[in-house]
Amino acid sequence: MALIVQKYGGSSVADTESIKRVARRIIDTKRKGHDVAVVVSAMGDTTDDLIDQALDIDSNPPDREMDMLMTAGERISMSLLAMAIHAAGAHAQSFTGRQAGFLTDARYGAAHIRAVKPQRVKDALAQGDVAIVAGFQGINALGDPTTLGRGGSDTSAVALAVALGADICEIYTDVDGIFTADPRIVPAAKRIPNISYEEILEMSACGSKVLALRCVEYAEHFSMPLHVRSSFSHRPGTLVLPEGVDAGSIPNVQ
Ligand SMILES: Nc1ncnc2c1ncn2[C@@H]1O[C@H](COP(=O)(O)OP(=O)(O)O)[C@@H](O)[C@H]1O
Ligand SMILES: N[C@@H](CC(=O)OP(=O)(O)O)C(=O)O
Repeated sequence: MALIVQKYGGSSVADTESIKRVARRIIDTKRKGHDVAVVVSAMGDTTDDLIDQALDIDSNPPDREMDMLMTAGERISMSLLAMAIHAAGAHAQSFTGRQAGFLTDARYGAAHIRAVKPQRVKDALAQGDVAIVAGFQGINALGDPTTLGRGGSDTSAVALAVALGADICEIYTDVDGIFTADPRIVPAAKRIPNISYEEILEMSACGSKVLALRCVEYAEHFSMPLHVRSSFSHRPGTLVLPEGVDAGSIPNVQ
């Protein structure tokens, strides 16, 4: 039995049908005998829509209020996902960044994670429940919500996986892994079955938008294996493993 952290991006939870599909996938992983903690992003374009609404009201909104607003997106998806798991006959508890113990510095909109103390998440897992955590958010020393910068849920997932001592951090998106180029723009792009942390960082430096930079740096620093894959298929995706770790030792690849 392994401890698996699964991160579902906005494209995987874009509407309620997608949330039900993701719930079934989480339950399937649990039924294979694994403990599952989930990090979820806001549904579809929710974060962009919230920003548009804010700018419609105030062209220069206070940073604190922007983060208060933007953290709401993940709160919607996490609770709907917990309900979908409940409706499918299993147990889940959702947690905000604060409840999951994500402590950050004070930089609203671009906060850095200082520590993760996920006691509530551990307690939920010990009860046999799925723990669902709002990505992209934490709290500063004042107790106010902060966000980690766009795409920050990838970093939340890796940080949670490290804090829990997970065996693998699976990043679910809408394509079958990391490709040689954006497969939506370059149809001939090929999936890369295995890639190093350094190679992803090089791809990002060349402008490729695959994973949040900080997520890859964090994963490399703490030797956390990543599996980037699609939530729309069951095909293996792209494995990113620390040196010396055998792909055969990674759970839930098939
Ligand atoms: N090299 C690449 N490999 C895979 N996907 C890429 C690559 N470069 C850009 N992408 C794009 O990244 C998208 C997934 O990122 P994003 O939309 O942020 O997903 P999510 O909602 O899961 O966070 C894919 O649909 C793909 O178009
Ligand atoms: N919802 C946030 C955080 C995030 O990481 O989203 P996604 O995983 O969909 O890129 C954003 O849009 O930036």
